[in-house]
Amino acid sequence: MSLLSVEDALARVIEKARPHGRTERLPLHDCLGRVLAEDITARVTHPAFDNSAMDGYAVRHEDIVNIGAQLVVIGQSAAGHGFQGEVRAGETVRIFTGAPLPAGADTVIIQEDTEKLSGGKIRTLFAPAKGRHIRLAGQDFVEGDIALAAGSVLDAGRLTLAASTSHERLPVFEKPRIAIVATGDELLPPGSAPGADQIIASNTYGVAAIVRENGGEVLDLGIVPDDEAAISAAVAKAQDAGADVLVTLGGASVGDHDLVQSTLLSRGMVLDFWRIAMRPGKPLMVGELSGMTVLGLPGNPVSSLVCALLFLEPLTRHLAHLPPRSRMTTARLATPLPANDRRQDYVRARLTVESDGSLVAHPFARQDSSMMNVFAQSDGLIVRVPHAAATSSGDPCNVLRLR
Ligand SMILES: Nc1nc2c(c(=O)[nH]1)N[C@H]1C(S)=C(S)[C@@H](COP(=O)(O)OP(=O)(O)OC[C@H]3O[C@@H](n4cnc5c(N)ncnc54)[C@H](O)[C@@H]3O)O[C@H]1N2
Ligand code: MOO
Repeated sequence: MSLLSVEDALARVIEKARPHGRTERLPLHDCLGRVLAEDITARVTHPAFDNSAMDGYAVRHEDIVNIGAQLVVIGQSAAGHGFQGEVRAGETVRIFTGAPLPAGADTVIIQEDTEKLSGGKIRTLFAPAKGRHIRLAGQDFVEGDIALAAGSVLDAGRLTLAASTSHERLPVFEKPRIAIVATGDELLPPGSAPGADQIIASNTYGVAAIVRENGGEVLDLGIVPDDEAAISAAVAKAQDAGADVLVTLGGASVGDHDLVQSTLLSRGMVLDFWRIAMRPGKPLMVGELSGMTVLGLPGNPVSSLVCALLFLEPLTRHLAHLPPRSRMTTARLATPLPANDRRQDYVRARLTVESDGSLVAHPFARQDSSMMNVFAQSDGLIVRVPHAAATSSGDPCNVLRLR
């Protein structure tokens, strides 16, 4: 049987999943990492008035062309407290950064370039060019300008701009809702004391982290036993909550207790594919149930995390209207690797940095997909295409960065 390749599988997942159009208006503090759903138009002009970029004196340029000019200080203009009069020949106004430029003045001379004289006068020690240290009204943006376009991902700079255009809330896309359910009679939540044939369910936490890192909202449906009715009830909960994606963990393989797929099919899921040419993660299952994408991840923790990185991360970003993220880089192998079989291999590895900045990948000797400790120590996954030839140490390799 020829298995679907990772690339083809991902293309199918993305192609079928349509990003929702739900939007919400959120306070600025809650908008970090979110995607603008509409263009944002400036509600004010910035700067709203000509003002000084420095602490100094507002002058008429024609008065200070000659170094050593003497001017009478007739008042001051501070930020929030402008000077009401006008600067006339031989006069100046003490001015501070951000303060409105008084009428009549066209230049600011910084205070370090002046000397205070008695009798409320100053003398200039330098002759700045006309217009120096003045920020002109509207030089940043003008009321009515499109300040941010729909589709912009909101980061520090864009949030600051949005605030300065006087928007207190922004229209953003809602986060896609990703429901996660762990299946297995052997599973107990972290904090429990497992009996002889029980284990701690861990996958949910890593998979949820990948969802959250990529702009999704997690709906944790907990643990359900290997029982059709229980699995069916969890699926119904995901549907009732309006989940965009249902992620099932475990029960994806061929064992007698692997009931996830049959239960979903009996609820009307249309199966797209099951099993792909990758290791770990071969039993990956993808389908659709009434507009909800179903991603059935294998139970082995490393398999579920690798599948989540390869499929759930791009899917979540797609549904969140976020641009794709590339984790790929190149390195040189620290140790030889044998020829690969027909499954694309994701080899857990530590990464070190050489003095020239290049990366060296050190594959772990043990690659069992149940070993979370090895995965947690890994900085990357060496990606080996199907049927890759044996490689020697020093050979280049492609690496999917984990951190
Ligand atoms: N005859 C075959 N057996 C298996 C095949 C196969 O092709 N033929 N595939 C193997 C591969 S590869 C994988 S991966 C696993 C995946 O199987 P399932 O998705 O059915 O996973 P389970 O059997 O439910 O669990 C596997 C393993 O992981 C533990 N587990 C399950 N859920 C969690 C959880 N939430 N947190 C932590 N650990 C979990 C579970 O106890 C098992 O040890 O199948 C192979 N078998
Ligand atoms: O494909 Mo499984 O995920 O090797 O353990």
